[in-house]
Amino acid sequence: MSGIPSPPVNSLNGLCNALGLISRSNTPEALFARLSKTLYKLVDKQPIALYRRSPSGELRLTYCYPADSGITSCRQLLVFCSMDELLASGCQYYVLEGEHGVWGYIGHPSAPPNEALHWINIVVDIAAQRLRLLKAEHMAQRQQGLKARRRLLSHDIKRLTSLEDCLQRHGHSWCDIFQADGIALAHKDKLYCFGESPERHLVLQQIGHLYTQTNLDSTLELDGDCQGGLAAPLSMAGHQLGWLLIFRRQPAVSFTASAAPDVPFSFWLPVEASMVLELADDLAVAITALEVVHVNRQLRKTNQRLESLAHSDLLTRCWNRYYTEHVIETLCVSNTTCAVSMFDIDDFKGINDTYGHAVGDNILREVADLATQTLRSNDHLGRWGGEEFIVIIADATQNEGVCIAKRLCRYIEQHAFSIPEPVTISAGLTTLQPGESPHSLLERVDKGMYLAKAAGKNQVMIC
Ligand SMILES: Nc1nc2c(ncn2[C@@H]2O[C@H](COP(=O)(O)OP(=O)(O)OP(=O)(O)O)[C@@H](O)[C@H]2O)c(=O)[nH]1
Repeated sequence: MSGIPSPPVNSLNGLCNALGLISRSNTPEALFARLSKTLYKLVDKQPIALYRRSPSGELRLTYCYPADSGITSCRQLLVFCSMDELLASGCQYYVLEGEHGVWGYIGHPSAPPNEALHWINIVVDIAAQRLRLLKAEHMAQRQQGLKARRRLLSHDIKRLTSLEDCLQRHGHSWCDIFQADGIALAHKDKLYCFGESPERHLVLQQIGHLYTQTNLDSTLELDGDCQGGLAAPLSMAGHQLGWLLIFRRQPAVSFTASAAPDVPFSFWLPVEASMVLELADDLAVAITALEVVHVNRQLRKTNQRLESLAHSDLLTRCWNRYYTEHVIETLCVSNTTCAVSMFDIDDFKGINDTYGHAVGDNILREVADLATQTLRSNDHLGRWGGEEFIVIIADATQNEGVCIAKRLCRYIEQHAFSIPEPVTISAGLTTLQPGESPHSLLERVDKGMYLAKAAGKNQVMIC
C-alpha cells in the first residue's frame, strides 16, 4: 500500500468491510445508509447529507446521517437552493455519477482530513457503481414485468369491451411497472383516466396541444400543470389514434432524474420512455381491435334489424304475409304436427267508417298484441292482409287448437278497446294434414273463417 495513505479512522479491515457492505446493498436506501455511515467515520463524524435536484431546479436534501444529527443545527448543510450555492458554501461534496449524468451529491460541512480524501473517492465510486447496478437490475425487473403485462393484454384483447375496461383491468399493474400515479388514454374525443392524474380539463388542454404534434415516433414530457406526465402517441399504420399519458407526481426518488445543473430536469429515464412507447404500440393494436369489434357489432345489429324488417308487418309488428307464407311452406314440407287458424276482425269496415282509419289502425295493433299475449311462446301470429291474421299453433292437435282459438275469441271480445262496442273476431281452425300443400291448407282454413262469419261471427269453426 505504498503511496496510499492509511485510512484515518478504524482499521483497513473496517474500511474493507464497509466497502463490502456497500457493494452488497440491495436497495438504494440501504446503500445510502452504509455510504453515509462510512463517510461519517472517514470525516471525523461530520454530518453527511445527500442532495438531489428537484423538478424546480433546487437541490433538495434527500438523506442525512445521523438521522438525528446536527444537520438541522448545521445550517450550512440546509441552505442550498442551487448548485451555485452548494459550490459557494465551502461544503465538501462528492458527485455520485449515474448512467445518464450526475445522480446526486453527497457531502459534509468542512474539509475532510487529508489522508481520508483518497478513501472517500474510492467509497463514493464504489457506491455509484453499486447504484448503477441496482438501477439496471431494477429496470430489468420492470421490463420483465412490462413484457408479462403486454402478453396479458394481447391475450385479453378479444375480451375487452372498451378502453375503460382495458384501463380497469391493467391500469394498476401499469402504474406499478412505471412507478406512476395515474394513466390517461385519449381516443377520439374521449378521455379515460385511471389512478391519480392532473385535473381533467388540464389533461384535455395538454392533449389539444399534443394533437398538433407530427412526430408519432417518440414520447414527450409534459410541463406546466401536467409536469411529470409522459405522453406517447397511439398510432397505427401512420394514423394517429390518440395518446397514452402516464403521470408521476414526483420523480421516482431512488433511480430517476438527472441532477446535473446543465441538463434539463427529467421525470423519466430514456429506457422508461421506450417502455411507454412499447405499451402505446400494444394499446394502438387493442384500440384497432375494439374498433373492429364495434363495427362488427353495428353490422350485426343492422343485419338483425333488416332481417326483422323483412319479416315483420310494420303496423302490428307480427310476421308479415311474406314470412308467414314462407313458414307455412316449411311446415308443409317438414310434415310438422300443428294447427292453423285464420281469423278476421268482424265488421271492421264499420269501425273504420265510424271512428276513422287511425282508430282502426290502433285496434289492429291491439288485436295483434292481445293475440300474441294469448298464444304460447312457440306459437306464432302473422298478418295475412287487411284485418285478417293467421295463427300457427305448434305441436297442437285439433282439440288443443280449438281451445286456443276459442280462448283468443273470448279474450278479444272481453277486452276494453278505445271504442264503446266490443270488438270480435271470427276464426277458422284446421290441422295440417300429412303431405298437404300450403294452398290446400290455406284454402280450408279460409273456408272455416267464412263459415264462422256466416254462422253469426265471434266464433271458431273447425274445417
Ligand atoms: N284502419 C285500417 N283499415 C284497414 C286496413 N286494412 C284493411 N282495412 C279495412 O278493413 C275493412 C275490411 O272490410 P270488409 O272486408 O268489408 O269486412 P268487414 O267490415 O270486417 O266485415 P266482415 O268481414 O263481414 O266482418 C275495409 O274497410 C278496409 O279498408 C288497415 O291497415 N288499417
